[in-house]
Amino acid sequence: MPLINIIRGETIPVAPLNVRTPVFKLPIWAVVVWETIKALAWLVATYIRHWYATLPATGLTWLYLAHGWQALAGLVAGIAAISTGWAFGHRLSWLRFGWWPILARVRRLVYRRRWMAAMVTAKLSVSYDKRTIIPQIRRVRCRAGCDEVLVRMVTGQIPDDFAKASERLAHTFGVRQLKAMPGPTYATVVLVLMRGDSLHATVEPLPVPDALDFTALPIGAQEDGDLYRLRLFGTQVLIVGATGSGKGSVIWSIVRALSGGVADGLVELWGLDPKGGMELGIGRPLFARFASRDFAEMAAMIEQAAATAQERAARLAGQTRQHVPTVDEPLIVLVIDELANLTAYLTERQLKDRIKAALGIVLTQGRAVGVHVVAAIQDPRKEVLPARGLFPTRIGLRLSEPAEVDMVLGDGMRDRGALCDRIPQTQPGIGYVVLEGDPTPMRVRLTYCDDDTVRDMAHDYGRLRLVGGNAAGGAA
Ligand SMILES: Nc1ncnc2c1ncn2[C@@H]1O[C@H](COP(=O)(O)OP(=O)(O)OP(=O)(O)O)[C@@H](O)[C@H]1O
Repeated sequence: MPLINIIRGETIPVAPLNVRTPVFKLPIWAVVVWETIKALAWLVATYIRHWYATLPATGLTWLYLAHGWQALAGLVAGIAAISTGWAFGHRLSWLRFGWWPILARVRRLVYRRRWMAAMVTAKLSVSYDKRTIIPQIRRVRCRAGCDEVLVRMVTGQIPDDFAKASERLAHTFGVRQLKAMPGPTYATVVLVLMRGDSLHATVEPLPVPDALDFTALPIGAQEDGDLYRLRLFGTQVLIVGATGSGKGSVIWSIVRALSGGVADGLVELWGLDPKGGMELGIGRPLFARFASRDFAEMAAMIEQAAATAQERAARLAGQTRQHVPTVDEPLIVLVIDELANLTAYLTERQLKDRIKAALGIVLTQGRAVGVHVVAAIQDPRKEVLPARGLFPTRIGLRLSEPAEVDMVLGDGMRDRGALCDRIPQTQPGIGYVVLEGDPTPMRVRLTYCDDDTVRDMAHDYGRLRLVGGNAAGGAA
C-alpha cells in the first residue's frame, strides 16, 4: 500500500460560501392556491402547445353542443369527402400539405413516448452534476417510406455517436434501418428512420438516355425515391459484391446508360471477361474490343489503354482539365468482370506484373482524359486488389463480412448505415454507395437487364454484327 496517494489533475475549488435552501412554513390554503394556479397554467400551456389537436376538438365540441350530432356528422363527412377528392386529384400536394404533417404529429408523440428509454439504453444520455441529460427531439417530418427526426444533441456529442448506436435505435423504434447524418446546425443531428422498403421490387431497365450526360448516368433507384445517377467523368468505378450479389446488373446498367454513346461513336467499350465470356459475351456487339480467354490479349488491351491515357494526358496538359469525348477521340471504358482473375489469381507472374503496372497508369492518369475502368470484384482485400484505393467510386453490394464494408466504402461507413453484410441473398442488385456531398451512404438498387434485354440492347446500339456468334466486322 502506498504511503501517500497522489492523484494528478485539476481540483475543482470548493465554493467559499455554502448555503442551504431556507425552509418557510406556509398555511395549507396558500399551498392549495399556489398548486391550483400552477395546474391552470399547465392546462393553458398544454392547450396552446397542442393547438393542432385542441382547437379542432374545441370547435367540434361547440358544433355538437350548439347544433347537435347531425351538424357534427355533416362536417366530418364533408372534410372526409374534400380530403378524398384532394388525395385522388393531386396526390403529391395532399401528401405534402395534408397527410404527412398530420402523420408527423402522431409520430412525434410515438417517438417521444419511447425517447427517454431509447436514449438511456443506447448510451446517448449524459450524466452531469447528478442529473441525466438526454438529446431533445426538435422536429419530426414524414416522407415516403421514412421519418426524419431533427435532434438537438447534448453538449459534447457528435453525429457519429448516433451513427454508432443506429442499429440499436432502429430496433428500439421498430424500423428497418436508421441513419444518422449531421443536421442543419453543428448542434443537431438528423435521424432518418426507414420504415418501408422502396427497393423491395426489381428495378426495370431505364430508357436509354437521348442526350448523354457523363456526370449523371441513370443506372438505378435510390432509397429516397430519386434515380441513382453515376458520375463517370473524373472517376474510376469499382463494384464489389459476393457471388450472386448482382455485379453483372451494375455492369449492364452502366453499359445501358452508355449505349446511346456507343451507337453514336462517342463511347468505346472494351470488354475484358476473364471468366471465359460468361458475363459480357452476350452483349458482344456493344464492345469495340473484347477478350475473354487470352490473358496476354487482356494485358495488351490494358497496356494500350494506358498508352492512350498517357498520350492524351501529354497532349491535353495545360489546355483542359476534362477531356470531352468526340467521334475521333471517344470515351474509352474498360469493362472488366472479376478483376481478381487479372490481379491476383493469374499464375503467370510476368503477365500479372504487366497488367498491374498498366492498370495503375489507367487508373491514375485516365480519369481526366476519357479512359475509364468499370471493374467488378468479389474480394476487396488489398492482397487481391492492391490498387483498390485508385478507384474513387465504389459500389458495395452484398458482402460476406462487416469488416469488408469499410474496406469498400471507406472508414466508418458501416456505422453510418452501409449494412452490405446484411443484404439478404434474395435481394440481388441492392447495394450502398457514397454520394457526392453526403457523408452518409445511400442504399440503391441497380436496374436488372435480363439476357433478352442485353441482346436487344446489343442489337439496337452495338456497332459490331455477329454472324453465327462471331464478330463479323467493324463499325456497322
Ligand atoms: N439488379 C437486380 N435486380 C434483381 N435481380 C437481380 C439483379 N441483379 C442480379 N439479379 C439476379 O441475381 C442473379 C445473380 O446475379 P449476377 O450473376 O449478376 O451476380 P454476380 O454478382 O455477377 O455473380 P457472380 O459473381 O457469380 O458472377 C441473376 O441471375 C438475377 O436473377
